[in-house]
Amino acid sequence: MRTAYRVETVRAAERALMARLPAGTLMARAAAGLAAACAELLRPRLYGARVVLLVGSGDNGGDALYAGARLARRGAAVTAVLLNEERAHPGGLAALRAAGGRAAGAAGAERLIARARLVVDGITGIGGRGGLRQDAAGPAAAAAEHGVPVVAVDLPSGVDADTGEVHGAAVRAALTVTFGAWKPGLLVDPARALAGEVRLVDIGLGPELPPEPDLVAFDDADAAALLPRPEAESDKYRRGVIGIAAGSARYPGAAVLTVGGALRGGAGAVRYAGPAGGGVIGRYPETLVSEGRPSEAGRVQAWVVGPGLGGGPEAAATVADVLAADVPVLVDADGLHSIDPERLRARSAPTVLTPHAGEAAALLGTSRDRVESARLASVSELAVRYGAVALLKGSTTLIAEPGPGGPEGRGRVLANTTGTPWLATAGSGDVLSGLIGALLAAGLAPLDAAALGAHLHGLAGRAAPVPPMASTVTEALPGVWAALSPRR
Ligand SMILES: NC(=O)C1=CN([C@@H]2O[C@H](COP(=O)(O)OP(=O)(O)OC[C@H]3O[C@@H](n4cnc5c(N)ncnc54)[C@H](O)[C@@H]3O)[C@@H](O)[C@H]2O)[C@@H](O)CC1
Ligand SMILES: [K+]
Repeated sequence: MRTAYRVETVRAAERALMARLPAGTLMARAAAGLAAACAELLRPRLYGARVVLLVGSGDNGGDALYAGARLARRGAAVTAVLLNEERAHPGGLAALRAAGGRAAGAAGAERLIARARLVVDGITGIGGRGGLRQDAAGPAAAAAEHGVPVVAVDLPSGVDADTGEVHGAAVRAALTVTFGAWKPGLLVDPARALAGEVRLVDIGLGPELPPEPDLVAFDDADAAALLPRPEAESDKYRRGVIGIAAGSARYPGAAVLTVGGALRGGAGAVRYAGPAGGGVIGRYPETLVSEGRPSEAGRVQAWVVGPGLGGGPEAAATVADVLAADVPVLVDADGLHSIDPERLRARSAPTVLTPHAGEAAALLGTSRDRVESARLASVSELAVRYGAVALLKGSTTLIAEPGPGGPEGRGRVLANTTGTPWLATAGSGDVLSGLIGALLAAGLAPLDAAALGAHLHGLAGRAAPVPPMASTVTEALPGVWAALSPRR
């Protein structure tokens, strides 16, 4: 599990740790980890390799300078571009010079960068505010222009560490070496996309960090631990019976895809209620289909409502009928057009909403751009306003629960990083809904079901033959499941 902490928490932990250690210890640890990562990138010829350090006026620049000194001692040709010559970290600068490195002003930065094999971004770390200032934006752009790989120190400069928002120019890194703990911004787009690969360097901060992180991302082991496993005495109800109200005369395929996601999500049985039963049976004869209202379909332990439902009063009536059931309900796609926050908050069983950015914007009464640029705030706001677990789809999917426990009285938030842009294909969201629905029916807590579903769906999107389509993503699920949890 990757656990991320906001800047104020990281700073408090650093203060507590620093108080027990000789001065400079943490920066030395950070610089050692950073230099090792740079040396690895420069393999097999570190000796003579031209490295440019972009050095801002804080400790982030200090990390870059001390790491540069280590690389210079091993024979690299290191030049520090000092963006603010008076305020560059004095100890770091002296160490670089003593190791044979050079320092230059910002004027010649582009020429140096054009000839470099590696640029180290030590402009700002957790002390950065807003996008890069103009003096820093130029050298950052030069690295991109000349195709020189950038290693970001702690964070790509210009991104917001706490939110992943990017307000202005920012560095695009191939690798980010972050210290002590992940920062939320490294898991949330648009910042995540600028961070490249992220490596965490242990500087001993762990024992000082609080038990509740601000943002969490599952690894495969976390997903594997949550996978439902049938017991010897399991029957279909113990494994979970899921009801699906999806599809319409106009969009029959959504019903088939949602049912497929549910079956491949391990449901004990799937009940389908709606007008597309014929197509569903044709593809998945194991489904129990009926044409009446969902409430007449028989006993289920969770519902999925919405994919391909179409609009209008009939769709709204179907959503209302499902929401009246006293079991967990996942609302997706067309189902999201007719939900009311008051009604959802009044439900006694949990609700899960799975919008993409456009649908989330409509639910929040804002613009799609605003949702995409402030994903963390948007997903938390959805969860709180609707009293539901909210899953905001995207290149990094975010999942938030309502209620106390997190920052500002909000609930826990999870980021899913297994996704791929290939999953942006028609019907892919229907498969995700069915999959999460099956996990809800199996009895997983809504936040876990949504996070596990997103994790599996992302892995399946990667495992499906390229180019994937919704049905091949569905068929990749068993392989993904088996890889996480070999059958007993
Ligand atoms: N506190 C600690 O114990 C440790 C801190 N470390 C490093 O120290 C960093 C934090 O250092 P600081 O608190 O000095 O802050 P930073 O170095 O992150 O940034 C602050 C400086 O950047 C300037 N700045 C702010 N926004 C800017 C912008 N948009 N464009 C250009 N310049 C801008 C400010 O004027 C200030 O001088 C961490 O990210 C990490 O790299 C590491 O050495 C590990 C230990
Ligand atoms: K940086």
